[in-house]
Amino acid sequence: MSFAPDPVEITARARADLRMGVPVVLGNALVLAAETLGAERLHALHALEGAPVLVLSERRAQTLKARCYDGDLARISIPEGANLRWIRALADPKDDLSVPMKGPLIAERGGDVDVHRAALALVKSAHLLPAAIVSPIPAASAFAANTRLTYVSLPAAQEVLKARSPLHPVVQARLPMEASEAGRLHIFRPDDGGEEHYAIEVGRPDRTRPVLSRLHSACFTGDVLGSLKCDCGPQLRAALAQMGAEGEGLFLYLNQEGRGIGLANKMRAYSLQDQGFDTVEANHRLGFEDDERDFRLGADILSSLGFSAVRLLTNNPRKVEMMRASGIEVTERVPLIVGENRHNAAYLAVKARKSGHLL
Ligand SMILES: Nc1nc2c(ncn2[C@@H]2O[C@H](COP(=O)(O)OP(=O)(O)OP(=O)(O)O)[C@@H](O)[C@H]2O)c(=O)[nH]1
Ligand SMILES: [Zn+2]
Repeated sequence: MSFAPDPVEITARARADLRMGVPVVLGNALVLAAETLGAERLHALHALEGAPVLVLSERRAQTLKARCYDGDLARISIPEGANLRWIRALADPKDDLSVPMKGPLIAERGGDVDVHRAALALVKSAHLLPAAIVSPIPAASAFAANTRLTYVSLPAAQEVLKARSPLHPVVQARLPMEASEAGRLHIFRPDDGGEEHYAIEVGRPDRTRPVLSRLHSACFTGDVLGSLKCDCGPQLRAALAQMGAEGEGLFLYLNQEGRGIGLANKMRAYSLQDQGFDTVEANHRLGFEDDERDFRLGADILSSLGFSAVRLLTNNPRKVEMMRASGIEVTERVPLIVGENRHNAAYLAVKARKSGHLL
């Protein structure tokens, strides 16, 4: 038995470091998140011997019209003396329209890109802009020990980043709500230091029958603030009301804000929407896919609570597919069409046209 952190815990530390702007050593490279890089560490980076690159997702590279030789990512050479502004302008699309030409951008080609791919996945999993600075360093683990930086071996990071951390029930308690006085809130926590997720049980649904269920993704703006830009708040309340009226149901509140990109990135997407891009285009310009959520964790919570079949309240066929692929039977898709207004009509139309939502 050792007190030393295991690969999952070390990766969680690496994520926290990157969010603070502290570099980590990943395999044979020094890695920093472009979003949190500061001037002093950029200066130190230029003093290193290796040639640093900025790793961007294929989506971001396409927006910047940079060559994408590595399939899902592009490695852009960071010229000697490049300043923070140069790096941030490539990582963050906020000024793309006012400063459209950022080139010439020189993309590297050939060689091994495993460490670059893992670095990008790590930065993304920290809910930062998907842009990582990667600089090869000799004797990497000794360098990490000397500088007291977190060291993650490449195989360990790859393993952890593709796995899903199991969710454990932490606590449950009675929660009378407006929609139903027979409410019970269950908290689930992963092992990897990630977000907790919640299940709200209404009544005491029979585990042997399909349960009326909703997999709701967190939307601070819609659920809490009553934003009119989406339909989340009305969907949340309508789903709970239906469960209350039927006397039973299971409402899963998954902390996958902004379709899995986090609230800060969602606000960046909103700002791009103010520049005229739609919800899908905005995610792409930031370097994300339009939907980065993993609905398998909803299936995990359902199974953990003893449910194997649902009547799913959703307009999103992908959720139905993902439930089925995760071993949950979906006996019925129950439409949840509420909350359209003049601010979100175009957003809902784009989701129907581009993301396959059923209206
Ligand atoms: N990135 C991004 N996320 C958004 C935007 N508007 C809402 N969201 C997030 O989208 C998620 C809600 O997803 P929806 O697509 O509305 O609904 P759904 O959950 O896929 O499908 P339904 O079950 O039919 O509601 C929440 O996590 C919101 O925070 C946006 O413009 N950009
Ligand atoms: Zn919303």
